[in-house]
Amino acid sequence: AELRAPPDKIAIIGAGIGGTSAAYYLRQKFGKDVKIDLFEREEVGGRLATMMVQGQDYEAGGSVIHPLNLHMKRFVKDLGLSTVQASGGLLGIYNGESLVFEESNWFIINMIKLVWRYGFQSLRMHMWVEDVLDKFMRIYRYQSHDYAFSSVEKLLHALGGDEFLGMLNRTLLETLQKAGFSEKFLNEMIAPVMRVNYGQSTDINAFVGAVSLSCSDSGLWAVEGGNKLVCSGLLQASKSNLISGSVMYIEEKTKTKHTGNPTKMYEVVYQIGTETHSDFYDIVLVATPLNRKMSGITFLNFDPPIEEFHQYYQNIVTTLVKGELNTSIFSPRPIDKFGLSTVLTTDNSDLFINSIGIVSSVREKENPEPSTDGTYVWKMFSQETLTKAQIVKLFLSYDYAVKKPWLAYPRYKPPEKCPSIILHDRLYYLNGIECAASAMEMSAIAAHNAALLAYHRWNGHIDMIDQDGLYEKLKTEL
Ligand SMILES: Cc1cc2nc3c(=O)[nH]c(=O)nc-3n(C[C@H](O)[C@H](O)[C@H](O)COP(=O)(O)OP(=O)(O)OC[C@H]3O[C@@H](n4cnc5c(N)ncnc54)[C@H](O)[C@@H]3O)c2cc1C
Ligand SMILES: CC(C)=CCC/C(C)=C/CC/C(C)=C/CSC[C@H](N)C(=O)O
Repeated sequence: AELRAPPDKIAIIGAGIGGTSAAYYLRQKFGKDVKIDLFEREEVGGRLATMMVQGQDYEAGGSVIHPLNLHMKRFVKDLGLSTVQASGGLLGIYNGESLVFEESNWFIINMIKLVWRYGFQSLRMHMWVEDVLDKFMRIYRYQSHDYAFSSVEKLLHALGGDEFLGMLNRTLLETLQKAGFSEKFLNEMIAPVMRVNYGQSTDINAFVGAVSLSCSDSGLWAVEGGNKLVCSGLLQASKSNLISGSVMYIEEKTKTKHTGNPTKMYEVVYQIGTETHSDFYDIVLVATPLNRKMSGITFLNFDPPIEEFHQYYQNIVTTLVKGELNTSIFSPRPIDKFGLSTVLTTDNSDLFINSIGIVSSVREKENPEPSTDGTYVWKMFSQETLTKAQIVKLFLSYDYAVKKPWLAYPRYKPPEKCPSIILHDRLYYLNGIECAASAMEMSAIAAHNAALLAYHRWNGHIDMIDQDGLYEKLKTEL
């Protein structure tokens, strides 16, 4: 198909994994001559960030990556980064009174324990997640053939039809109840996984529930040196221009270009320190949540006006403590026989944390070495900032604590109606995909999709957008 001259300038707002991967894909599609400006008001990486504890860095936000997250895998390979193993150690589940489940070092013992308490539900749960992931993986084939989708709903529908899209409208709880899972299994096994990953209950939508449960698969990994290295790497590889400023307004205006033609462009007004600046762009991608004005961006004079984004984001606090855990809270066993490195909690535990686990620094290839003095670095997730009294209750002794509050991910409340991807003619929004599920890979998928969408719409290739029957069409193609 014939190509129009590429755009002169593209703006991306937000240098998290969404914005930086968008820069990477836009460069691949539009070529070397387009100027790409990437605006970031805080740190490159966004919700991928580390915190330092006694001279070592630990992941404070997005930390684990699934072995089937192919975009993240590809970035790491293309950027020449290394990976570290991100899971390991024994897990326990605490219900406020006792540990209702404790993993053992022996695979066979775990199997017997699981079957004894829950029958074959654990196996059936893995099969359900595998089925969702199988369909989810179709996105890679569609994107490798350059197909794009104009809405999150159309993207999900292309993966597995009405049934797959319908997962956004049903809670995980009702989906698994209908599939015959017991209350006991849902309370003791499924709910704690939702609490550690999304700080929410099993009332979240079934798709994000499956994404969350996939974190129990083996082979989770992270980037050596910190996951945020992917963002700085993509920024550099895309040869984009980082503008360390805060975008305040976006407005459509008519500009006379160097060709002499009046052209509709977007004016992006931003602040660096106390100074206000502005620039004009052919295409703008917003790669930060717009929910409840979280990003402070105002869309000026759009007709019709840009929609409002109402969904709340969940408060989650990450706390890292170097200290000796007071294991007696969880188990009457002597401290040297405790053996667990992660404790998840059920929804009815009165504990003030969602989870607690030993973490390795971003430089450690394997699990932490056994400690000689009983102290480890522990990561806790909680809804509220932990008080000193609460930390003292959890630890026999500690000598370091750091905290980071997040507006972490959407508060899921099915039925979900996802925000639009196309906000205006050449104005695109990536983070609507978080209403289905928030994860690094989801932002990378949204970024690839938005880059393809912007490219096809720019060139009038409408046959590459929202194609029906893609799965059948591409089944036989390499
Ligand atoms: C505690 C926690 C744990 C998590 N764990 C995992 C995990 O283990 N695995 C996983 O896959 N995912 C995890 N996630 C989710 C994952 O981190 C996010 O889905 C992903 O990082 C979102 O990336 P993003 O680029 O879309 O958004 P963000 O990372 O939020 O990037 C948006 C960027 O835009 C910037 N910005 C906002 N407004 C403006 C403005 N007006 N002007 C300029 N810049 C602006 C922000 O400063 C930010 O840097 C976790 C998230 C949290 C909070
Ligand atoms: C998108 C697909 C198919 C899989 C992604 C699975 C994944 C890695 C989801 C992330 C879920 C999430 C938000 C986890 C937060 S907590 C992570 C970890 N348990 C920790 O302790 O930091």
